[in-house]
Amino acid sequence: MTKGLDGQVVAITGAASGIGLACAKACVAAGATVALVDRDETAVTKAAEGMGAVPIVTDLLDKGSVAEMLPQILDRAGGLDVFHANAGAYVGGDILDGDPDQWDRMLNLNINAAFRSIQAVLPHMKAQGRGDVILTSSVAGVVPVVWEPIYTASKHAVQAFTHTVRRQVAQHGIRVGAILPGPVVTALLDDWPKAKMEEALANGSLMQPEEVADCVLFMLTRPRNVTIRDLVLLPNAVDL
Ligand SMILES: NC(=O)c1ccc[n+]([C@@H]2O[C@H](COP(=O)([O-])OP(=O)(O)OC[C@H]3O[C@@H](n4cnc5c(N)ncnc54)[C@H](O)[C@@H]3O)[C@@H](O)[C@H]2O)c1
Ligand SMILES: OC[C@@H](O)[C@@H](O)[C@@H](O)CO
Repeated sequence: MTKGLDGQVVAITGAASGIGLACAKACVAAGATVALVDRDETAVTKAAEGMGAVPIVTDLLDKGSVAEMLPQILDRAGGLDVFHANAGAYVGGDILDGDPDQWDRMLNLNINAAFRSIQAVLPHMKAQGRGDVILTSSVAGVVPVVWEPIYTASKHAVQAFTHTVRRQVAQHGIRVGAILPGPVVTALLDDWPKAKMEEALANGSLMQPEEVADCVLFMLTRPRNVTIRDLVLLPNAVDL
């Protein structure tokens, strides 16, 4: 029986944990060869071993490391059809209490590193006349979430990039789309404001990473003439 991603090579950043890890498992189950890209060498090696995937140790905040990412994927996974720019960090809270240096680190990862890593893989996709780029955005990319202004700004930037770059590269057979989840149970929410977490746990407004992975699989398995540009998924109970 053929599976949805048979014969395809998928690389996912931030794949040692949370949403990236769930997407990696889903892609392996769908028949893909998967490269797990992460800076956490121990975690990415263990995760890759567990699912028969290829670990690629990359620090997305290090230009030299990003430059080595594509050659390693091509060499060790045998190609690249899908690049999922998923790695990201979270800083919430009141602007008056914020630490601008912490914002800089998050903005560099959520925005600059995502853009840089995607630019690094596009020439390969252009040359083969086909490819898929998925960005993990957030509902905060389309809703101004008042308890997380800087994170919201970072994901609005991701949305702007998705919509513009999609139109630049569609002519090369490359699809670009964003997945925009609401709250998902991962390590990232350790940094959520405490009151928000207590409220979410009380009213059940959290999703599982596997529910996000299902949606990414849906995006990747549409006919080639169809792009899911934005897919927003929310727990029913979240008030956003
Ligand atoms: N958890 C949520 O509620 C939620 C909701 C919407 C969107 N998102 C987005 O989903 C994405 C993944 O988040 P998650 O919730 O799975 O978080 P997570 O903390 O579980 O996973 C993040 C992964 O990124 C890796 N990473 C961090 N910095 C890196 C770097 N410099 N280079 C390479 N890898 C690095 C970490 O090692 C980790 O494996 C992020 O872009 C986040 O903004 C999360
Ligand atoms: O806080 C609401 C959402 O922005 C949040 O759960 C999620 O986007 C964090 O990544």
